[in-house]
Amino acid sequence: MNKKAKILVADPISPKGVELLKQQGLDVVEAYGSTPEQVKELIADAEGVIVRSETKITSDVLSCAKKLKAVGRAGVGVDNIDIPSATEKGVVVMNTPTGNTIATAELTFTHIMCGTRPIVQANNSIREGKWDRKTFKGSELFHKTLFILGMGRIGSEIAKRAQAFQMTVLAYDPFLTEARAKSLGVELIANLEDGLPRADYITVHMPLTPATKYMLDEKAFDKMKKGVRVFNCARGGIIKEAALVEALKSGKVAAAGLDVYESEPFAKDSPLREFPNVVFTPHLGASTKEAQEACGIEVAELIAAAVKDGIIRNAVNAPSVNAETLAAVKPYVGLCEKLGTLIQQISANKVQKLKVSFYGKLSQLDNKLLMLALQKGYLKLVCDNANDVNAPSKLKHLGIEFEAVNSSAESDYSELVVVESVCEKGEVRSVAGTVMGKGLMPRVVKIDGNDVEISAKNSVLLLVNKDKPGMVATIAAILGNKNYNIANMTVSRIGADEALSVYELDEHPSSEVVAEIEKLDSVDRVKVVDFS
Ligand SMILES: NC(=O)C1=CN([C@@H]2O[C@H](COP(=O)(O)OP(=O)(O)OC[C@H]3O[C@@H](n4cnc5c(N)ncnc54)[C@H](O)[C@@H]3O)[C@@H](O)[C@H]2O)C=CC1
Ligand SMILES: O=C(O)CCC(=O)C(=O)O
Repeated sequence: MNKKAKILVADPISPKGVELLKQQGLDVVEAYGSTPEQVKELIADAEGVIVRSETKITSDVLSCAKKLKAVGRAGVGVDNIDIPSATEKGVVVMNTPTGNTIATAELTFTHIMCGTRPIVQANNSIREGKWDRKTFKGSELFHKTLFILGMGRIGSEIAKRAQAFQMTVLAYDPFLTEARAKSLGVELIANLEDGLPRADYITVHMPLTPATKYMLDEKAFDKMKKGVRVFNCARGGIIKEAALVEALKSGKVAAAGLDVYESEPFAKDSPLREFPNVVFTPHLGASTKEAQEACGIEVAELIAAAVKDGIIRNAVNAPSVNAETLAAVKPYVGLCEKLGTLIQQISANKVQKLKVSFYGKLSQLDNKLLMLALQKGYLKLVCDNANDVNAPSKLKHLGIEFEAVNSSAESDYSELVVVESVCEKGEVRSVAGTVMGKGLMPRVVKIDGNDVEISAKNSVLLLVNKDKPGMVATIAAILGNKNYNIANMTVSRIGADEALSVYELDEHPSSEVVAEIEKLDSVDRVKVVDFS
């Protein structure tokens, strides 16, 4: 009996997610709060891992994973996972980007409300037995300006809520189009510096990247209005904590709300803790019943599909396409893999460049999956474990440049994929293929521009031989004598007296048979290509 695939659930997710994994016949190991050393042991034989934000999947941890196929993040940010190392290892990393959007937007808005009305501080005062109606004066959101940095899913939800309070909303997001900003009813600010002096409230909603780290630093605080209120429910480090401390000290910042910190758990000795006008939550953005259920179930579905069926969705390190594109390109995936395998085997050593050109309706599609299939096919006999995740980086490591072209030129077939290889010495080889018939069967239709028809199933014997009577009979006799069945064959004239002959065999021919054919005077070149 096959051993069940092990899924390590390293951070707590909804019990419904865990149940779903078990129902899928997976061996679920729940181990929360493990040390990095324990995670390294637990991950050794796991095929899937699920984390939230606590467990770090570093390259060191990944190096201990012998069977790992997928890491699932129940949430948005994947900064606790070493993506380049996962990619290198061929491990897909997937997240659940939409499940906690509303929860995080609502928590952020709660922080904004607490920053404008000192509810938390007043509550503390009451609990201390006081009745102080003077200290806790707030201000109104009505007709104030909110500046949202990062106008993605969460930022957009916050804009809607701010508009309900009749705030003016400014947005800074270099990737947001004017049209989208308009449809959201926000003013798009091209330069961060231009929005800062106008804002009464500033909230950040973007990933932590080299470009966003310390986006709100001393210089940025200098530009802000006195009495500004700032909020970070995205990632610690977008607002520089040391700069926020100074801005609170000087009175530039009237209130702040933080859910995330430069280091988590939040440093016990952080000077920020001294300011009563800062409200803290311990990374609770996604912590609602609804969000945890949505993310827990979704991540379980993603991991089960990836581990059991190799189906990749929501990948952050592999391309995904929509269902319509997938349906259109699917018949060509197998073809491209075969073309990649073929061009690799017929090319001279030290290929420097691979170029794929798509013709017909293929030239109008998103061909990411086809390019990957081609790269995977090329690498099939070159290195172990090339997959959708690591094929591009493996190719890059080999120093092979990859180019894809969508061609509007006419071709001999309504849809055609042409692959060319250029080797170090400049030799160019090419193969082309399409899909045929009702079954949309892959067919190689050209080798070096010569017409052939190869279904590319098992082994293929490629010969360049004299174009003279009796050739086919001679080759067929050699093969037949050794019990090799010819499944299909084509002969294509390639010069005045030369032909390219292609014999599709049910099995790989032995070296003796190949040597016997090579010895024939009328045969110039012999190459055996394997597809299976
Ligand atoms: N506190 C919590 O528990 C949670 C925190 N988060 C954090 O919130 C962030 C935002 O989440 P979503 O809105 O779902 O992500 P999203 O991907 O929908 O939006 C991120 C936005 O940031 C923008 N952006 C990227 N680089 C930028 C830059 N240099 N300057 C300005 N904008 C930039 C992008 O264009 C995008 O519109 C996540 O990256 C995650 O780190 C997400 C969920 C829960
Ligand atoms: O899982 C969590 O609670 C953290 C959520 C988060 O930060 C995210 O989804 O990026």
